[in-house]
Amino acid sequence: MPVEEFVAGWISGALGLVLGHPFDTVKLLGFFKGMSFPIASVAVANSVLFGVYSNTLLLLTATSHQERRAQPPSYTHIFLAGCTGGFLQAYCLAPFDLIKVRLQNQTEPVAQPGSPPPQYQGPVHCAASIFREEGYRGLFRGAWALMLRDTPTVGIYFITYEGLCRQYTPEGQNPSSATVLVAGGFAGIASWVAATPLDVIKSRMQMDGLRRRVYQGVLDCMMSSVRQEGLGVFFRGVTINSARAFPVNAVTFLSYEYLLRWWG
Ligand SMILES: CN(C)C(=N)NCCC[C@H](N)C(=O)O
Repeated sequence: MPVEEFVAGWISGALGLVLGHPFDTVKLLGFFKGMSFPIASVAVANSVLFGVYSNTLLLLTATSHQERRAQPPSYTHIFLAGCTGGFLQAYCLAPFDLIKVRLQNQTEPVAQPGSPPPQYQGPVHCAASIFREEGYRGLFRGAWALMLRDTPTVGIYFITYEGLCRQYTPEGQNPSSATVLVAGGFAGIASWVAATPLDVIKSRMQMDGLRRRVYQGVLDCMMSSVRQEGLGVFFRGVTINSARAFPVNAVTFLSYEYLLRWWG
């Protein structure tokens, strides 16, 4: 199994993450101190995403990354490989994403003199507390919603990227840097617009159970959110998600493509 796509995915995910960090921090008006935890989680998830995508395409079409410009895979294969990458990345990401959401929603990041300490003192403390209070399965709270969010939308991500690259690149050639940046940016936007409804539900499921369980499952969470807040609830955060998605994914795809070209 070729591993360079996993390594390129890790590095490009880390670079994209550095750009996206300020957006992530303001998204929930919470705090997400330090970069080590997000680098460890988002970059690993990106490595799984790109590595699994490329290796699934290799299985489906018997073409390596280098051969794919001369023998482009069909959009059906791209979509299936993207969905596979999205599904497995969601599984690996689930506990890390849960910790991120719990920390972001915590409004008191550091103990003030005289006030009680925050519930979670950092990522490791948060993981240990969830494990203690909610068990192993607690670490996967919201994982179904995360998988439902990521499986189709990562398919959309790669289809948009490939479609735009093919549109603006002469046949058989590698796309230019400008094309990769624009195609990567729009791939990020398209996938995040599609992902936002389930992103809202996922975050609610992840916060559920903190004091008491409110939702019976993903569907119940969707129905009661719509009942209480209307359909607009599904578009909450879509603007900031898209504003973050363009630079993050432009840089992610540019560094991924160039690392693989550089390694031959
Ligand atoms: C849930 N969605 C939209 C995705 N997983 N999209 C593909 C990768 C996105 C990239 N790592 C980012 O953080 O923007």
